[in-house]
Amino acid sequence: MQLACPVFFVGFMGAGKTSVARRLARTCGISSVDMDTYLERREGKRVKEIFAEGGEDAFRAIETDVLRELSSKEEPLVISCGGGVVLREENREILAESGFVVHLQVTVHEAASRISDKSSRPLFQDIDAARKRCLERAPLYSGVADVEIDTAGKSVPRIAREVQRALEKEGVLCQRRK
Ligand SMILES: Nc1ncnc2c1ncn2[C@@H]1O[C@H](COP(=O)(O)OP(=O)(O)OP(=O)(O)O)[C@@H](O)[C@H]1O
Ligand SMILES: O=C(O)C1=C[C@@H](O)[C@@H](O)[C@H](O)C1
Ligand SMILES: [Mg+2]
Repeated sequence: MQLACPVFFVGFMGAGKTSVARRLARTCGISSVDMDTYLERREGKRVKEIFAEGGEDAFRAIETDVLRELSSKEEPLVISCGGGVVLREENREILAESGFVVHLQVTVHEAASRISDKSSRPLFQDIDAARKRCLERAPLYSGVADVEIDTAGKSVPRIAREVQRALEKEGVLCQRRK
């Protein structure tokens, strides 16, 4: 299959962006890239090291640069974004202008139960702070979303199928021309 434009997955940490994007891409025979992984390879540092050395501002600047780079690739990609990509207005404009945005919705409670390695996520250390952060971001995720999918109690393959149907319906995902 092929994409008409890049597809971005957004949502809070633990929503399943990386897992669902990977699953969707594999089933449809298209390429996917995870922003956090790409960024870590490009910088030669882990996300938590970038936060520790330069703070959140340094990380956000690199994140915007990576978003620009990935959204303008010639072959459209499925891109799982970092959880905080919607914080900068500049990023929200890139998302809205260059692709189709899927918001995976999750409660903090469910996200916390999914994430075993919280040490790699500097902004998911404390559950009360995470809940506040999640509430603050909710309108930003919804504001950029072309489609929103509630992930509560659903498996990764099931969510990927729902996304696939939505992309086909919107004409974003179609059969490759021979
Ligand atoms: N629908 C789901 N049901 C159960 N477990 C899930 C589901 N989606 C993801 N997970 C698990 O939750 C953990 C976090 O998932 P994932 O890394 O895909 O989330 P993410 O949205 O990319 O988070 P981050 O913003 O921190 O990168 C993984 O261990 C994954 O296997
Ligand atoms: O929600 C966030 O702000 C973040 C989510 C992760 O994907 C990473 O991009 C980083 O840990 C920041
Ligand atoms: Mg991820």
